[in-house]
Amino acid sequence: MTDKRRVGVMGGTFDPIHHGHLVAASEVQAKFELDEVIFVPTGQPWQKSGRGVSPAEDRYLMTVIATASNPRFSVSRVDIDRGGPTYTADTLADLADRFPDDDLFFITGADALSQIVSWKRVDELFTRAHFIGVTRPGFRLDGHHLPAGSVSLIEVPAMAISSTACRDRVCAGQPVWYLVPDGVVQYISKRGLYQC
Ligand SMILES: Nc1ncnc2c1ncn2[C@@H]1O[C@H](COP(=O)(O)OP(=O)(O)OP(=O)(O)O)[C@@H](O)[C@H]1O
Ligand SMILES: O=C(O)c1ccc[n+]([C@@H]2O[C@H](COP(=O)([O-])O)[C@@H](O)[C@H]2O)c1
Repeated sequence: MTDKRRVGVMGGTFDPIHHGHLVAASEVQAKFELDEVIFVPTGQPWQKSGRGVSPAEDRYLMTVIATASNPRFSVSRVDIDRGGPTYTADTLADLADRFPDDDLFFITGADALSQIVSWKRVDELFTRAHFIGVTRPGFRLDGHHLPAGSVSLIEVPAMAISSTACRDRVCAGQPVWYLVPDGVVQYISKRGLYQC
């Protein structure tokens, strides 16, 4: 009998993906001895509907570019291809169908973790994956509102980066070199993303 694979799931809008996402995923992969971390760009992030989100294909391609060099990182289109608003309960159900023998670990920053009770079908989430909350500068990491044993909290190297700040910098003509991977800088420029 083979051991179960341990698979991390890093969901995000990734508009654009930045080194905060990549460092968090890398740190969790190492600390939890994950065989793979699957990055899952959102289709329609319903809690971000107040602002325009870049096309899913651009966010998907930036995620592929950013993760391509890491043999343990991969990217899934499940949330994009499903269509409609993105609910993590659906993400985890689809991934469980695809990887029925694997243990899933869903990775979230402290800000997202604090909002989980507002997510669709919240009780289902903890039956499908173990949650891992990671530190993020400016946010308090707390799992007291979640079912006992359902979440682990870990400290990751502090990266005071957000996609919002990256978009604002591009719009203001400021560089995003070293905040996002080089290939993502070039993709943003090639596609003319985040111009005001
Ligand atoms: N700098 C960071 N450190 C740790 N976790 C992060 C960091 N940035 C984002 N995350 C986590 O990555 C996941 C996806 O985040 P998302 O794609 O919304 O990025 P964001 O920078 O928060 O975007 P935006 O500024 O557009 O809201 C969330 O769980 C979020 O908490
Ligand atoms: O399931 C939900 O209702 C839900 C609501 C908000 C966010 N999420 C998920 O949380 C992850 C981070 O989302 P975001 O919006 O911070 O990029 C991503 O995988 C989203 O699909 C999920």
